Amino acid sequence: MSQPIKVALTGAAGQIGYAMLFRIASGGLFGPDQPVKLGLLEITPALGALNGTLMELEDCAFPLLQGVTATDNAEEAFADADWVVLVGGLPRKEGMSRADLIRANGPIFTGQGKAINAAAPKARVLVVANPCNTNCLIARSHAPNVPAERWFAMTRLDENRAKAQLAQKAGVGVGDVSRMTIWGNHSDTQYPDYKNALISGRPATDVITDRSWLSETFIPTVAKRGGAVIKARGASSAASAANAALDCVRSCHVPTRGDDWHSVAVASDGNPYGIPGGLMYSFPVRSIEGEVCAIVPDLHLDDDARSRVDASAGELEQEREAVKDLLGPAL
Ligand SMILES: NC(=O)c1ccc[n+]([C@@H]2O[C@H](COP(=O)([O-])OP(=O)(O)OC[C@H]3O[C@@H](n4cnc5c(N)ncnc54)[C@H](O)[C@@H]3O)[C@@H](O)[C@H]2O)c1
Ligand SMILES: O=C(O)C[C@H](O)C(=O)O
Repeated sequence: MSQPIKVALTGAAGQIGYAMLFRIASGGLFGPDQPVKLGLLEITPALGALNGTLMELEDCAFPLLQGVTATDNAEEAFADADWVVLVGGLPRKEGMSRADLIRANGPIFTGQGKAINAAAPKARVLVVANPCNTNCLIARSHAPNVPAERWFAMTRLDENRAKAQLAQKAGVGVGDVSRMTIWGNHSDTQYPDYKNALISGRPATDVITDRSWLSETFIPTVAKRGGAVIKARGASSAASAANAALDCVRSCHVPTRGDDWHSVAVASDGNPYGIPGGLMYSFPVRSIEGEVCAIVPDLHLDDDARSRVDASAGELEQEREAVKDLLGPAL
């Protein structure tokens, strides 16, 4: 058997944490032959609840689970992790935007960035807690030992939502939708790019010819889906978010097959789409050998797409400005 992969997870006693842990431990992330270890971080008052989750993990007798650390000490939880998934933080309530969480959740990521820097400089990091792009920026800015290409913020839930909407409209299975890009921020300004997507190998716009549905129903449905789930459920998405986090880590970890791509926010260096350097911006990426996620170049963006792509970058610049007092020296 191969060496275990260690996944550290914050907010482990929360609703997303609960929906993720058992899937990681059962082989649902890295496959049925790959042992795993878990490092679980919670705030001190939630350690009791986390202990209950640990009891349940134990009671599952997962053969692949080769060790669990549960703690309120970030460096202990992150020590030598291969992946750190930062989920811990407040979710928004109905009527709030994700950016409204910035001053409540942002400060969490200064300390966690420093802890990753000290305890897990070789880790790759996925930020889920909202506003995830800017929280990721904050954490990254405090971790000079962790190269920019090892940081990710999650827009995979948006990608999955977009695929589901297109598949439903086209009357095909979700597996028939490929090349689905989410550009920008995990917020209402994101741009789910149906113009570069394929359905059964054909341009999505050849299969779905109802242009007004694409621009006036599809885009806002995907972008505002998180709010719609909160309204319906009374709590923010959890199982679908956990599922997307697993999809995202797997897609970054395993080289991309064929000519497909996936979406995740990565650190922009200004290339190849002119997005301001430093922002954590969601792009189409392909994972290649050597743990690199490369941005897919040369996608056509018409004027409408370009203005949406730029608007989301503008919003991320504003978020960066709003947390400038929380940013560390590593940017
Ligand atoms: N990016 C996305 O697509 C996406 C999707 C869904 C939810 N989210 C976000 O994920 C976050 C978690 O959502 P949830 O539904 O699991 O919330 P939750 O309230 O159920 O759980 C959050 C957990 O985080 C813990 N926590 C708080 N501060 C912490 C810290 N400093 N260190 C470690 N743990 C800490 C809390 O004790 C709690 O157990 C929210 O910010 C939510 O908005 C993002
Ligand atoms: O919308 C939220 O606040 C939760 C999450 O980001 C989502 O997209 O479901």
